[in-house]
Amino acid sequence: MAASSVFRQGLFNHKVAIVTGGGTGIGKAISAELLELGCSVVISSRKAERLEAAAQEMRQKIPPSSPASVTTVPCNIRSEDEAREHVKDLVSSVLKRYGRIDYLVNNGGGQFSSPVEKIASKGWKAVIDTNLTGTFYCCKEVYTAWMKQHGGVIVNIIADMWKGFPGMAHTGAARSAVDNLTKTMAVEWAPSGVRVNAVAPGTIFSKTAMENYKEFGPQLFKMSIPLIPAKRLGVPEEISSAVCFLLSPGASYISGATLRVDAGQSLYHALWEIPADCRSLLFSSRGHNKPFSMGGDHGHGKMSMPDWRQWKVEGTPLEFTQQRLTKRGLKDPWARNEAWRYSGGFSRAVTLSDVLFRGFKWGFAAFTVALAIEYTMFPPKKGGH
Ligand SMILES: CCCCCCCCCCC/C=C/C(=O)SCCNC(=O)CCNC(=O)[C@H](O)C(C)(C)COP(=O)(O)OP(=O)(O)OC[C@H]1O[C@@H](n2cnc3c(N)ncnc32)[C@H](O)[C@@H]1OP(=O)(O)O
Ligand SMILES: NC(=O)C1=CN([C@@H]2O[C@H](COP(=O)(O)OP(=O)(O)OC[C@H]3O[C@@H](n4cnc5c(N)ncnc54)[C@H](OP(=O)(O)O)[C@@H]3O)[C@@H](O)[C@H]2O)C=CC1
Repeated sequence: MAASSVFRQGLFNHKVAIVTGGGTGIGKAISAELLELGCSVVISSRKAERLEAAAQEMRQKIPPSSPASVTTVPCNIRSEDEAREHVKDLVSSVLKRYGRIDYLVNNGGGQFSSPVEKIASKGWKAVIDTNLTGTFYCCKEVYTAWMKQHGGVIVNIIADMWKGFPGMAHTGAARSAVDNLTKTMAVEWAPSGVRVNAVAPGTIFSKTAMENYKEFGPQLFKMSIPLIPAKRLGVPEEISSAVCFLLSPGASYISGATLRVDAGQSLYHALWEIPADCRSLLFSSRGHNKPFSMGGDHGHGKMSMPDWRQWKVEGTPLEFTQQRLTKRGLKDPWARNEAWRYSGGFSRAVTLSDVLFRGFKWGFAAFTVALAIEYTMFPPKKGGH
C-alpha cells in the first residue's frame, strides 16, 4: 500500500474500528487510512453491494505483512423501530468476529435540501432518525457492549451548522444535537476511559455526496467555492486525517471537543441568501436592528456569486425564495437587489444622520422619504443581479 497517511505506520496495529457509511466518500477515506495504519475496519451501511465493492478495493491495498483487515456488515442505522436491533446485530457480529471494538466512527448519514416549510414530516423524521437517533443507537450499543468495560474512542461526524443551516434545517438540528450529545457522553463515559469527540466538515467533495443532490449537486458544490476562505472544496482525506488524529493517542487528553475541518468556512459566509423584503425594514424600524444595517449592500455581498436565477426547478430552495419575493409584488427580486445596492448609500446616510439627531421615529420617517425619492430616481433595473 502506498503510504499517504501523515501518521506513523502501525499506529493502529491490532485495533478494531467500526466506520458507518464506510463504503463511500468521507467514510471510505477514513476506513482506508485506518487500514493503512494497521487497524481492522468494519464498514457498515445500507447498500450491501456497494459496501462489498469498496471493501474489495481496499482489501487489495493491504500488504500481506499488515494485521489489518476489512469486513462489511450491512446495517440501516435509521430503520424505524428495528434500528436498535440492526445496530445491536452490527455490534455483536463485530465482537464475535474480532473480540473487541476500539473505535467507532459515526459517519453514516445525510439529508436532502429543502426550506423548512416544505419539509414533510416523513422527511424530517428520516433525517433526524438517521443522523441523531442512528448515532445515539450506535454510541449506546458500542458503549454498553464493549467500551464501558474496556474503554475506547468515538468520533461523530457532524456538519457546519454553527449559524443554523438554512436550506437543510433537519440536518442542522440533528447535527447540533449530536454536537451536544458528544459533550454529554464525553463526560458521562470518561470514567470508563472512553473519549468522545466530533468533527464538523465544511464542504467536502465526493462523487457520492454530489450525486445525493441529483442534478443540483454540481451547482451546489460549485456555489460553495467563493464562500470558502481557502477558495476550494475539501477532500475526504482532509477529514480522515482529523479523525485519525482524534482516534490516536496524540489526542489522549481531548474529549468532548468538536473539531471544525472547514478551512474557516464556518467563520465566513453562508450559502443561503437573505431576501431584502419589506418585513425586515419594519423589523428594523422598531429598533431591533441598527437602522444603518438596512438595505445597502450589507446582506448582498453574495450577489457576485453564480447567477441563482438559473434555478428554475420548482421546489428548490432558491426557486422558493424567488417565488416568495415575486408574490410580494417584486417582478424581479434580483434586479431589486441591484437597486438596493446602489441606492442604499444615500438612504443610509440620511437615516444615520437623522437617527443621531432626531431619534428613531423621525429617523425612520426620513429614511422612507429618502428611499421613495431614490426609487423614483433609480427604478429597479431589469436583468440586474
Ligand atoms: C441554497 C441552500 C441549500 C443548502 C444546500 C447546501 C449543499 C451544499 C453541500 C454541503 C454540505 C454537504 C453535506 C452532506 O452531508 S453531503 C452527503 C450527502 N449524502 C447523503 O445525504 C447520503 C444519505 N442521504 C440519504 O440517504 C437521504 O438524503 C435521506 C437521509 C433523506 C434518506 O433517503 P432515503 O432515500 O433512504 O429516504 P426515503 O426515500 O425513505 O425518504 C424518506 C422521506 O424523506 C423525504 N425526502 C427524501 N428525499 C427528498 C428530497 N430530495 N426532497 C424532499 N424530500 C425528500 C420524503 O418525505 C421521503 O418520503 P416520501 O418519499 O414517502 O415522500
Ligand atoms: N460532503 C460534505 O460536504 C459533508 C458531509 N457531511 C457528512 O459526512 C458524512 C459522510 O458524507 P459523504 O461521505 O460526504 O457523503 P456520502 O453520501 O458518500 O456518505 C454518506 C454515507 O452514509 C451512509 N448512510 C446513509 N444513510 C444511512 C443509514 N440509514 N444507515 C447506514 N448508513 C447510512 C451511506 O451509505 P448507504 O447509502 O449504503 O447507506 C453513505 O456511505 C455524512 O454524515 C454527511 O452528511 C457533513 C458535512 C459536509
